[in-house]
Amino acid sequence: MQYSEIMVRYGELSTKGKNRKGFIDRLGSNVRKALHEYSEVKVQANRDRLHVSLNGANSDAVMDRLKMVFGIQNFSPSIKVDRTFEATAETAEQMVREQIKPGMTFKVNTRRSDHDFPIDTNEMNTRLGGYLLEKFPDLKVDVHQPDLVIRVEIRGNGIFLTSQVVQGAGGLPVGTGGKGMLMLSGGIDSPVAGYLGMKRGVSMEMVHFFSPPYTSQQALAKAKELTGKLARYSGSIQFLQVPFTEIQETIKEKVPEGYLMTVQRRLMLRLSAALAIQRHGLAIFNGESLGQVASQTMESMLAINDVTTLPILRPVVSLDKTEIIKIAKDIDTYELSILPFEDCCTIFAPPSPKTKPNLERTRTYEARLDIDGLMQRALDGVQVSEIKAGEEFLNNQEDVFAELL
Ligand SMILES: Nc1ncnc2c1ncn2[C@@H]1O[C@H](COP(=O)(O)OP(=O)(O)OP(=O)(O)O)[C@@H](O)[C@H]1O
Repeated sequence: MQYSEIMVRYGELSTKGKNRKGFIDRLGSNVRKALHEYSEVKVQANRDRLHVSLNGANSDAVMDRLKMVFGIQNFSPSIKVDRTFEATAETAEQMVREQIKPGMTFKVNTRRSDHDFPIDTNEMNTRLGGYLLEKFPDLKVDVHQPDLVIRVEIRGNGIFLTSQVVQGAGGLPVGTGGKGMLMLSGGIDSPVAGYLGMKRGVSMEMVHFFSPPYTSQQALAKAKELTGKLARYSGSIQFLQVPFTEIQETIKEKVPEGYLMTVQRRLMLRLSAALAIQRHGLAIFNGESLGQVASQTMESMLAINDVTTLPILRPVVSLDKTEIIKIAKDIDTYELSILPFEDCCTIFAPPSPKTKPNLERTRTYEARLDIDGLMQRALDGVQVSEIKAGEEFLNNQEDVFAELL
């Protein structure tokens, strides 16, 4: 069917009291961003619903984009008809014809926002229901659990008909929760953590540590490509690449092996916190899940968190690996994450890191380093780029393959 608009229903937004207007305006602008390629599409964010007028744009393509916008509970593709019973009946008949199956039950559900329209809600339900029963003798009415609901909305500018409700991404509009810095590795967990943070309205910037020549250009490209995947949920994302080679080499030289990883993580966190403060971020997000690997014990978190008072949020902290993988597959980051390019942490990982590092000892070992100098040089080398939704960075398959050999 050629739909005329997509009617979007808000989720949690409706409970936001005084902030509601700000949330709705933000959702409107996020939807416009997500649909920017469709210049014919018009978006109107009202108090109770958001309307996307298609003006001829392909409804399936537009709906695919809408599915990725947080703050939308569900939406329905609708057809606008003239404000007459005949026009409504004709389109409803066509809708049923396209979907009817043997033994199907249905009901008509009318909403009338224009009270001047001569047919009221009940009358429209019964008249249209009767008309459809006449046209399709196999059809039965079930008002409680119908297989098909024909929704009729009578508005001042036309009558809108819809029979589908498509699930949205839920959550809150990106940008309503302030800015967060996501520590993004090339692994499975941190992109999922980023997705979950964005789902709660956080506008996320990526912080990625890389250590050339120990880590390759492909490893960096992989982190950027993961960012492109996440940017589909927000339009675009700032990617901050932080040179980490000097820090890792220095730590390896000066810190006992059991504490390499803890001190390394403290430096990562110090740098992420410094960047958050520079760029007005309110919190740091990472992909740690309790008990998963050596660095992810509570003792380890205690020894690492010590370097900042900024909140450190861990959206996947209590998820099992299988649960994290399921989300990674759903958001299409999994296949990229499992490409085996070395991360800077794996390369400098000692064979047996302390799973329960001691805080005082950690501080003592770290004091052997020129923290200020190392931090300053790393911060001076930070490169910021804006990554757009779906942007790709890994070279063609042959190059990727050659490097893996
Ligand atoms: N190179 C990196 N750049 C930025 N952040 C990193 C990097 N390496 C690790 N991190 C952060 O530290 C967290 C823990 O890393 P670790 O390698 O211990 O765990 P992981 O479970 O393998 O996580 P992931 O799957 O996200 O790599 C990561 O989730 C990420 O937030």
